[in-house]
Amino acid sequence: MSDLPNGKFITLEGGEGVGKSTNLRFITQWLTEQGIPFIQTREPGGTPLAEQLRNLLLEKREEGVDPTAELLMVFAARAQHLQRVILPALAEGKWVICDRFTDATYAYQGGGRELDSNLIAQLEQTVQGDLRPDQVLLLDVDPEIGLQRAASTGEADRFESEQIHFFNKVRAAYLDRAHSDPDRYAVIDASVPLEQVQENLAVALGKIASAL
Ligand SMILES: Nc1ncnc2c1ncn2[C@@H]1O[C@H](COP(=O)(O)OP(=O)(O)OP(=O)(O)O)[C@@H](O)[C@H]1O
Ligand SMILES: Cc1cn([C@H]2C[C@H](O)[C@@H](COP(=O)(O)O)O2)c(=O)[nH]c1=O
Repeated sequence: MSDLPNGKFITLEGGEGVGKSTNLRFITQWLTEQGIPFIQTREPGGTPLAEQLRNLLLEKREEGVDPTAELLMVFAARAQHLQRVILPALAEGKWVICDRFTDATYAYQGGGRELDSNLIAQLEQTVQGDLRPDQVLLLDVDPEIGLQRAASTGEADRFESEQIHFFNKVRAAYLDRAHSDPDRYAVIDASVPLEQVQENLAVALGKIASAL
């Protein structure tokens, strides 16, 4: 966790089409209304180099991508993003709202690709030291519903083109992590109408803000 005075590291997680982009707009509006200084960023990405790595990761390619190569690319992007963007913002006392972080690695590369979670934990410690999100907002919905929603927003990328079995494993890995540390994870049911999702998000954000 960040042990900085006011900066909070908040991540938004979930499978495909859970509504991250839609709800990020709600979260940033909420923070603006509360007068809380923040930055919004995303993974993979968040710096020019990390965005290039994101494009490489999301592009469909004929040769396929070795899961360990995928894992290392995700952490290469993360190292750059942390040093250039996340840590400086936290040091300035800002809230960092990050669209995905290392929970996505445990879910996609650990759950989906079935890579050893000890290897992920080693890379996490090497790249992040003791930094972990203060709060993870996990949007949860059955992947059947999420994929239908995602299909309405454009062409499928390399991850979105996986089979349903992959996304069921991703969801299970996210929920396992959330259940193992309930104070740090807020699981938000994203199957309900948007207004209800956002009411629940506002409650979770209010709790974080009141803990300052
Ligand atoms: N609770 C909800 N109920 C019904 N539709 C929703 C809900 N939340 C989001 N949607 C719709 O689902 C679609 C996908 O949402 P959104 O783009 O926010 O998902 P996402 O998880 O951010 O996906 P991506 O990362 O690909 O942008 C959009 O059309 C959005 O309006
Ligand atoms: C951080 C991170 C991301 N991914 C995957 C998960 C998604 O399919 C894409 C990012 O696209 P989105 O716009 O956020 O949906 O990248 C991953 O596999 N591992 C990670 O650590």
